[in-house]
Amino acid sequence: MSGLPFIKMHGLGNDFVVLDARTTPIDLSVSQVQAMADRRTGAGCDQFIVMETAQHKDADVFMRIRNADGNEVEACGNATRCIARIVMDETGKSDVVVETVVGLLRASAGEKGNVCVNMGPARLNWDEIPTAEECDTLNMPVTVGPLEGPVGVNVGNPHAVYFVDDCEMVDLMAAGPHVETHPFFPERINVEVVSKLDGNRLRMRVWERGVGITQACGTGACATLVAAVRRGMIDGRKAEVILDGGSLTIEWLENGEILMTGPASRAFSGSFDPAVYPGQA
Ligand SMILES: N[C@H](CCC[C@H](N)C(=O)O)C(=O)O
Repeated sequence: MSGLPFIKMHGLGNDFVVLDARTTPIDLSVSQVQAMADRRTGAGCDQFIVMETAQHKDADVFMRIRNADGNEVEACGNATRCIARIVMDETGKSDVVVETVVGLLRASAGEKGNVCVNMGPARLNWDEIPTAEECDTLNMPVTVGPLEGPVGVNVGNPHAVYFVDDCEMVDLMAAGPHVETHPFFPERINVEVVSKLDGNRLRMRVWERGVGITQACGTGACATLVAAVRRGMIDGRKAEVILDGGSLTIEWLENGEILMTGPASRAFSGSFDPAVYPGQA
């Protein structure tokens, strides 16, 4: 297999290697994805995204998502905006549909190059997060260091949202992996630490399942907003979520669906030969 072309993209610094498998199938092993995602041996990325031909008649493209650890996951908000941007640029359409393993995500072109994605419904029951046993997802029994009583939200992927006085002071590198792999979360979990700023502004930092600390997390911002509304921490159902890499506008609609608006940025193009990496497909 000769060089595989890819595009580097990012959403507020949460970065992606994007491959296009709509004409030629691409099958990469876990170790090949890990090597490509590694910032020393490969192009480096948080998630590895493969565009495939849509399976659903109403979708423009299928988006397959793999974390830097090589495992496939259900959702990636920042990448959804990036893939929507690619299809919008290809087709000239301002409204596109991105298909994922957990359903159809509708995206529309916003102002100043932003993209608005309907991320679908927030799932709040213990068995939808999922947790290992029944619990109140508004205050889950998982304490790690100074972090306690997170709110559980599933946005296609699982999130544990901890509210703290000052999220800048949390040693996320120390606590993150212990929450991610806690036995209470059978599918592991993404971890957010959140502080309320003035007005409807929330500051959030994230430890991502299968990756570690990232600059931004779209699904994490969605989970943060839903958790803040459920905890009565903001007025109404819309807020600005401020991440290390910038801010996203999130709104939790009365019908349960979540709108996420933010940028989708191209970085550079390149190519790589998977054959040079271990664990041939
Ligand atoms: N960065 C992504 C989240 C990836 C979540 C992934 N780490 C998982 O295992 O669910 C986002 O913008 O939503």
